[in-house]
Amino acid sequence: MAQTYLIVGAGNMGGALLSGWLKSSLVNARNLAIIDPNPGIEAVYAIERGAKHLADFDGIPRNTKTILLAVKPQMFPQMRRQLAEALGEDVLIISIMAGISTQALKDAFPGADIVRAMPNTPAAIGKGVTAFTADPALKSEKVEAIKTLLGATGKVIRIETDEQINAVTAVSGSGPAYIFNLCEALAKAAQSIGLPPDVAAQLARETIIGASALLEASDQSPTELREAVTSPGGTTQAALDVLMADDGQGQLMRRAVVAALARAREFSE
Ligand SMILES: NC(=O)c1ccc[n+]([C@@H]2O[C@H](COP(=O)([O-])OP(=O)(O)OC[C@H]3O[C@@H](n4cnc5c(N)ncnc54)[C@H](OP(=O)(O)O)[C@@H]3O)[C@@H](O)[C@H]2O)c1
Ligand code: PRO
Repeated sequence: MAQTYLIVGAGNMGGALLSGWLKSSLVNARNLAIIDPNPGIEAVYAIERGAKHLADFDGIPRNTKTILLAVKPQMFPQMRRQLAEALGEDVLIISIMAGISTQALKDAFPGADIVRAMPNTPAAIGKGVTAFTADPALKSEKVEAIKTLLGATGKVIRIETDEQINAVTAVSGSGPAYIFNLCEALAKAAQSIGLPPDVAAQLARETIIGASALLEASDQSPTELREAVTSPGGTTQAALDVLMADDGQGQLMRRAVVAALARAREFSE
């Protein structure tokens, strides 16, 4: 009999992952169970196609073997005991909750295989990147199965330590927001030098889309691609002198990821 895959928290990220599983036919909707008082659009789609929408942990099917934890980290302390009591043996817990450490998950689910993973929102269109960490002693077949599940939404990278997942959270987990904010900032700057708001927004958006697509399609490094835009003594160089100054974008980005890392660590306390 096929196992049941349980999603606890089917909002933005839980929904993106379950959608990837369905689209790649890794999981059939009838083998999914969802616990979420307010499921997102992807989960509603799955429920319409046969996924079980459970009101509480008591209804968890006995053959549930894989559990994706995708609630906000602040929710975890209040649900962990009840969830652990409702699960059977030999389960795999995949947590994508920011900052909840592998040790905290091991304490909550003794005996379970624990995977801590960090996806990002481009997962919703199969363009995500997910880093994960798992017990080094985990059998290679299980690791491959985990990579396949996480890889349904994009690239997968295995990393060594739990603390590195907090760093991943600060870089690629939160990273899409940094790029969207760059888009906002470029549009505002465009307006400030005289462009109409709709033109400014369109130029900023298409520049980021085009540059990202070029980065994906090209064999060149970001440095080489930047240099290809930059004529010596030209306009780009004038802008980069500001952005690449000691107190420029590099320093700002460092401060941003350090702040995100500190916040992830607070969830672990
Ligand atoms: N968004 C990202 O970019 C991202 C990236 C990587 C990892 N993560 C992690 O993914 C997790 C979910 O983030 P998200 O952005 O997907 O949040 P989200 O969209 O708010 O999804 C969380 C879902 O959990 C539901 N929920 C609340 N209480 C619940 C309960 N007791 N049992 C089951 N479900 C419950 C929420 O319902 P309500 O809306 O009614 O509260 C919501 O639908 C977080 O731990 C976050 O750290 C997020
Ligand atoms: N979104 C989650 C947060 O903001 C985790 C990474 C991206 O906490």
